[in-house]
Amino acid sequence: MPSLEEELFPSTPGKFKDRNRHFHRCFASTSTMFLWALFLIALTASYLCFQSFVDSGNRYFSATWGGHHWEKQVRTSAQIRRSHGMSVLVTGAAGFVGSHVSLALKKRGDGVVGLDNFNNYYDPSLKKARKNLLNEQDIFVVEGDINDSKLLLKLFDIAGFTHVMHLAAQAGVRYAMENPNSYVHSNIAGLVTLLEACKNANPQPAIVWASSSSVYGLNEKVPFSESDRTDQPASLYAATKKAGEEITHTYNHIYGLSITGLRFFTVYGPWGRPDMAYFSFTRNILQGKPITVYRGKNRVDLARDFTYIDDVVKGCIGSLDTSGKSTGSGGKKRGPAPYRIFNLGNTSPVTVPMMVGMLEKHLKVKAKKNFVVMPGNGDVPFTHANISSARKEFGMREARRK
Ligand SMILES: O=C(O)[C@H]1O[C@H](OP(=O)(O)OP(=O)(O)OC[C@H]2O[C@@H](n3ccc(=O)[nH]c3=O)[C@H](O)[C@@H]2O)[C@H](O)[C@@H](O)[C@@H]1O
Repeated sequence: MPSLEEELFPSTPGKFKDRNRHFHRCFASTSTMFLWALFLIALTASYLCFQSFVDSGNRYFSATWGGHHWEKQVRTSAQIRRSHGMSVLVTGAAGFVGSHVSLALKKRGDGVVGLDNFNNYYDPSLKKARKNLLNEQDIFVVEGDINDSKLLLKLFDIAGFTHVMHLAAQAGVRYAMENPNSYVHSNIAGLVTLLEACKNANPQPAIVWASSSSVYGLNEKVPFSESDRTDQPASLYAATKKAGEEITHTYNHIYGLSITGLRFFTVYGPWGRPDMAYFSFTRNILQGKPITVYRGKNRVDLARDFTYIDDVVKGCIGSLDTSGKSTGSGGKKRGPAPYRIFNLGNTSPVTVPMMVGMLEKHLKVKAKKNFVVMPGNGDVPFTHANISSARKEFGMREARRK
């Protein structure tokens, strides 16, 4: 059998005619192959385009909402099942705090509809697992983004929420250096889109939302009180949360929306966020990998007012219960409405090495610690909450040691 080379480049002149025929056939099959290749490339390109559209859609706008069945699920989930109960839209419901608050509200008979974009800041399968927990308790979680104004309009139309517990946010202090725009997208643009929907709703809901202890930034006066200065943020994350406080104030002032901002202090507990230190340290310790422990200037240990999730849930629900009403409707203010800010902390800071010590004790494994000077990546040396306002307003408890 002649080789391909022989076929293409025949050694005897007598085969030239043949060669042309072969060449022709060969050209025909090459051009077919070329066309097939082009087709496949086009197919792959359109698949990739579609995938990236789906991905960005999943991240920002989900097209999966709408329809009769979907509306029925929203309506049923929003139904209040106790007297004087509330109907709450919980944004970030598949998140750490959001899932706990949703379950607590549902348990006491309030109507709850969740909203979450299931983005991939950390493993979305954890968010899906939290969503399944909520589904088991008949809480419907809408897959969508707070920047999707049409979706919000639809949700308010169907459910007429009395309250919004706004916990959807781009969290994490240090990640802001990697992906600054995600903070603007969720914590600023998303917040404004949500507030627009709330202000236009009739009746307007009362809003409780998650600010952060990070707004105290480089403040050195301890413990941190709500009246302390918050104009020296140390990270873009903190700056977007501080911006959120100013933005919500504007909506309260112009449109009569009842607003409560909660400054959470490093919340921990079951179903927590894998990006947080207690979680990633645990994983590394169990896998025998080293952990990096930051230190301040002069080898001073960093400290956080770590706050247990149940206390934060109580603070969220206490805030919803005492929020007072928004006074406006359909975008018009009818009178002044409450504007409040509370610290939700433990009032008992723990140093990071102490936290590591507790993990070692409970895991019964010694951590491989690398101490490094705190990089200038948005961290602050310590946090310490004064929660007397929250205690007075809704009985927030102090110094819970776990
Ligand atoms: O209270 C808050 O406002 C913030 O609390 C946490 O932020 P952070 O306190 O930085 O929590 P972690 O990331 O869990 O860090 C806890 C401590 O461990 C330290 N750390 C973190 C990571 C690491 O590799 N090594 C290390 O020593 C940090 O410097 C910090 O002192 C949350 O991640 C923020 O979303 C939240 O808003």
